[in-house]
Amino acid sequence: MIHSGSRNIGFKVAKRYNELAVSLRGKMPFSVPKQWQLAALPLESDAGRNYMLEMQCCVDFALANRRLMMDHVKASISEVAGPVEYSEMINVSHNFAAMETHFGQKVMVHRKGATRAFAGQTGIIPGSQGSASYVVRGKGESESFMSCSHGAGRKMGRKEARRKLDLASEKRKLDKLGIIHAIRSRKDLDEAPGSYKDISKVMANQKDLVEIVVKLRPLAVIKG
Ligand SMILES: Nc1nc2c(ncn2[C@@H]2O[C@H](COP(=O)(O)O)[C@@H](O)[C@H]2O)c(=O)[nH]1
Ligand SMILES: [Mn+2]
Repeated sequence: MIHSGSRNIGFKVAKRYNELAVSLRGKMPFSVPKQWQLAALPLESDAGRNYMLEMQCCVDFALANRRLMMDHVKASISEVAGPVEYSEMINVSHNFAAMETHFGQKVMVHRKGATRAFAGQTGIIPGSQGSASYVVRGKGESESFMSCSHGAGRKMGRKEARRKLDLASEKRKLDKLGIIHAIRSRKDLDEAPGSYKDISKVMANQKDLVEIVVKLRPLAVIKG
């Protein structure tokens, strides 16, 4: 499983257009109460069109990176194990917006920390370095706009994790499970198992959204 996004450029694009939308509040053909924090741009404006194009570039860039990393991993596996046959790559993105039809209407769906779970769609829900990850099949639940969680989700922020988690016990947890891990110093604690929610509870809470196809157990983790 390879987990990598657009390496911050997607965030920068979203931030830039969100700031633009906030600055244009009140000058738009629609109004959203300020406290909802949902500034928007008309899709038929230059800014709206450019946002969608730039966001798609970031999504494509992230996928190209994952494909490249996957090719390197496959080449390394083949070097050791000889020829290996692989099934189709499962690609999952999150933090993106897309035009979709829900409840009979065309709407723009923004998935942040969430991903698509259309009926029959294969997806991946990662846990953490020390817990299971899941290959899933979407159930297309309309109430969730056909979405599921993108992962276990954070129990605490990165800085908080570096401050609060105990380095020795986080390492011990992984060592005990026999997982080759990537936690060396306090700065790595931001992605230690203790900073994420319990994936088994998260999966139990979204039984109506996805069905589990395969439960994956971590053996080794490499952090870039
Ligand atoms: N299997 C692993 N899952 C991981 C790891 N680090 C994080 N995660 C999970 O992914 C989601 C999303 O992460 P994000 O960085 O895109 O927000 C997160 O909620 C965790 O559940 C890992 O090393 N291995
Ligand atoms: Mn991610």
